[in-house]
Amino acid sequence: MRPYRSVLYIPAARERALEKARELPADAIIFDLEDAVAADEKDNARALLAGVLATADYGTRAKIVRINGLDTPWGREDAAAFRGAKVDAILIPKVGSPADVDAVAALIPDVPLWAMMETPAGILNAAAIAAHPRLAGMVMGTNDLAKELGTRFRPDREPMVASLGLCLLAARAFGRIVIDGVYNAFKDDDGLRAECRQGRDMGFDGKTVIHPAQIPVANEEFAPSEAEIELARRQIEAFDAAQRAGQGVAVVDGKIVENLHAVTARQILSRASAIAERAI
Ligand SMILES: CC(C)(COP(=O)(O)OP(=O)(O)OC[C@H]1O[C@@H](n2cnc3c(N)ncnc32)[C@H](O)[C@@H]1OP(=O)(O)O)[C@@H](O)C(=O)NCCC(=O)NCCSC(=O)C[C@H](O)C(=O)O
Ligand SMILES: [Mg+2]
Repeated sequence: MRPYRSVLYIPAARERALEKARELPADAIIFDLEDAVAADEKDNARALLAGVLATADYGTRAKIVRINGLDTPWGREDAAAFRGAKVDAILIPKVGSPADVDAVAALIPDVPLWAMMETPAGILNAAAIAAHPRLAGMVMGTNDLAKELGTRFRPDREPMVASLGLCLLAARAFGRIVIDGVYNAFKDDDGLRAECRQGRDMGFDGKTVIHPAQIPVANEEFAPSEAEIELARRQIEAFDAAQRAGQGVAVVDGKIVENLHAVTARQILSRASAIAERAI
């Protein structure tokens, strides 16, 4: 189980940021060739990134390259440049249907694919996209989605909740990783923390972030807390003891613990140990 608490976007044209990310505590990095790179920088950014990824060591951080769409002047060259690259995934922007995944899959046969969920059609087709056999992960693109829907920013994200929920359902139905969207106000830690908590409580695996200062908040909020770990241990102990006594239900802190709760508790402990290993 690999942690994806914090997934950092880096504009691929920013050499200093590419270098700095090697020391940052992000669980994963999205090397962005798409919206964070200006049109006249696209070719330079692609060449710079290909060189960096061939030589630089990003440790245990998952390496994900966001290419441009195949309907842009740069998408096919991006796909050709990263076909066979030693990266963990290729992220396809603005996926509207499984056909968009098919098109990239045909050009890149050997790397897991992830989908940006950020268009109304993509959200409506979320289950079919998640079901694609080459798909491993989904990332919410809440900026593009807000633009397409005409949604206003609200701290509670109420207008966005239906789209977030549909993608989460789709990802979980097919066992895919699913990461929440970015929080644009990168100096507002309290706002970020509130949004992380909302995404975590919904069930997202982590949050995409745009600035190094956002990483510790996402890491903290998407990790099981000490109290959750301690409760999980006690639930497993109580449930195992109940089973040994021939019973299917235990009670911990006045609440029932059945097999399904014990499964969740074991998942919490697995996540905690994956995070602990990641920190080494
Ligand atoms: C937002 C930024 C433009 C701010 O950059 P800057 O002014 O350089 O910030 P700082 O001076 O505070 O930077 C301090 C140091 O940190 C490094 N840095 C900054 N950002 C990053 C980063 N993303 N990764 C790694 N390192 C970073 C600086 O180089 C400084 O280092 P040092 O020299 O040692 O002091 C900038 O943060 C930025 O460009 N962020 C990424 C923006 C981005 O990727 N946007 C696209 C994705 S968001 C999106 O649209 C998702 C989706 O598609 C949707 O639709 O929602
Ligand atoms: Mg976008």
